[in-house]
Amino acid sequence: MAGPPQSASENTSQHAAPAARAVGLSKAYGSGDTAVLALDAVDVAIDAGRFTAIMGPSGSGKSTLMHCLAGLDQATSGEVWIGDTELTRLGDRQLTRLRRDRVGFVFQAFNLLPTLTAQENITLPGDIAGRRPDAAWLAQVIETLGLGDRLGHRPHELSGGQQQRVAVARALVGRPALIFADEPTGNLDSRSGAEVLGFLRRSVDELQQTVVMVTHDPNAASYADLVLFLADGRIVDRLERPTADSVLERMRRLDPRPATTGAE
Ligand SMILES: Nc1ncnc2c1ncn2[C@@H]1O[C@H](COP(=O)(O)OP(=O)(O)OP(=O)(O)O)[C@@H](O)[C@H]1O
Repeated sequence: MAGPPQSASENTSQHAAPAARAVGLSKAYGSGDTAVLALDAVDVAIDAGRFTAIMGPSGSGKSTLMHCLAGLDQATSGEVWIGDTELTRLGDRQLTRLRRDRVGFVFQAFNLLPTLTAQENITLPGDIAGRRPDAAWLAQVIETLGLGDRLGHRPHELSGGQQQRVAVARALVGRPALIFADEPTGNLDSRSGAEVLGFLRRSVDELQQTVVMVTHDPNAASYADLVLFLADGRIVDRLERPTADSVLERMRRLDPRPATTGAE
């Protein structure tokens, strides 16, 4: 997979209030002798208008961190904030509403509905919530993601990369405070993966979105402005303006097993 263009990591708007943050966030699974501490007193702030990648060895807590930040999983202790809302104080219904209104998700599996067209998939969350999309914003998202000539196609008529671009558009269209992407290129060949990463990058640079992406792929992480490295449930390192090589080198320090560049 080709790396990002040189200008991709120029976004350094670090002074805005964080889009999300965790304070002393711990998450334990199970109890007693079999308890696993997946997150161990994590403090982290996700800067608004930036692209943050989360990396770390298998089992280091990446998915757990993302799920807790997104309100999909409950903290055992500590605080999680999205903007100025503290998630651990919310009841189930408030949490569901907050996720619907303020968070967008992109998963490894594209999770598109097969019987709906690309356009219908993009506007589905708003339709369910009874909200009309902002027409100008919808047009801008479609244009940014290069989907203008694919809107009438059903998922099986689209390539994997195009399907994932539809999923990114669906995440963007409600203008969420932040988008969480969990291995968004895991099911794509390297060219389509690069394309989707380029569009996630554009959504930050051109649409001022905030993106948090979990990935194993140093090349994918190089599209981000910042990489956070997890090990044993703690943030142990961070890298600004990453390159695939600098990410790989940090990964090797954390996990001596051979890592791949995602180009294979
Ligand atoms: N539902 C669960 N029940 C019990 N243990 C869990 C559960 N989910 C995660 N864990 C444990 O918590 C730790 C962190 O898991 P997590 O999935 O967050 O790691 P990860 O870095 O995302 O891993 P991978 O890269 O393999 O997806 C691991 O030890 C895992 O086995």
